[in-house]
Amino acid sequence: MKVLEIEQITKKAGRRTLVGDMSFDIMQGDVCGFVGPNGAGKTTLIRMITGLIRPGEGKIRIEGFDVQRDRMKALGQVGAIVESPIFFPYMSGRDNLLNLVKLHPNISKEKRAPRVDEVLRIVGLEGRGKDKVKTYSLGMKQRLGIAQALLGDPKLIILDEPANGLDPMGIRELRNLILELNEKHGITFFVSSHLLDELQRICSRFVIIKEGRLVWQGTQEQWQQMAGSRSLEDHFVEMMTS
Ligand SMILES: Nc1ncnc2c1ncn2[C@@H]1O[C@H](COP(=O)(O)OP(=O)(O)OP(=O)(O)O)[C@@H](O)[C@H]1O
Repeated sequence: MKVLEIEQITKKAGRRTLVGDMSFDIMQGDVCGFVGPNGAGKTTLIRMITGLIRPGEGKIRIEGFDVQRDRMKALGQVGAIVESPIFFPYMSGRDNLLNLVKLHPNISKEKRAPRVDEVLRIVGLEGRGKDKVKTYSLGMKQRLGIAQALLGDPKLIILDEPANGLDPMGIRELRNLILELNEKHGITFFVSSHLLDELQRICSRFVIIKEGRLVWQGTQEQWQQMAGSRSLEDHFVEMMTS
């Protein structure tokens, strides 16, 4: 079952091609790493998937719904943290989520607070939900961001460089949370990052891009086979410089 379909997507800025004729699918249950050097077009593609900008050409489908034609249904299946999540620092994590849950029309008024408490529990913030966000560590803010992404019960979660700025403990917590959400809740992930070692620990698949073009996609095992005795990092650098 395809959760995300990227079909011949092109996006230009003036004459410059930011993303060119890109196609790939993400299947249900994948944790897919999205890698490419700085400026490769990762954020641009993610912004198109999450409906923040329009593709110039091509189609994006989420759970079969076209993001342009069936926007509400398509985006209703996705939770995303694209730029660092912004919460009101002087409000508690729980109150921030109680505000944000109102944006989900499919969650009735009576179900809002229980849903907020449920997602706080899932991300391990139940004990800190009533504290102001300004007292949270970056790792906790990131988990609150994932809690926000979970509110609408998404099939797919998209994270754009989620480990940025996190310390090793925060990275480990994030890793465990992604794996738990994938394994226990069946959520498919599409995660952009420059931390190949980290992605290697969690990803079943990879999509590799360079200068707006797809370079390679496949399973981690296939990549390992291709890389042979080289590390994925060495092989990645080779792909990017050849
Ligand atoms: N609106 C725009 N107009 C012109 N150029 C843009 C625009 N948005 C992005 N770019 C350029 O498109 C290229 C791709 O940017 P993008 O942020 O998608 O890359 P990225 O792969 O996410 O990079 P990074 O790993 O550094 O986050 C960059 O060279 C960027 O400067």
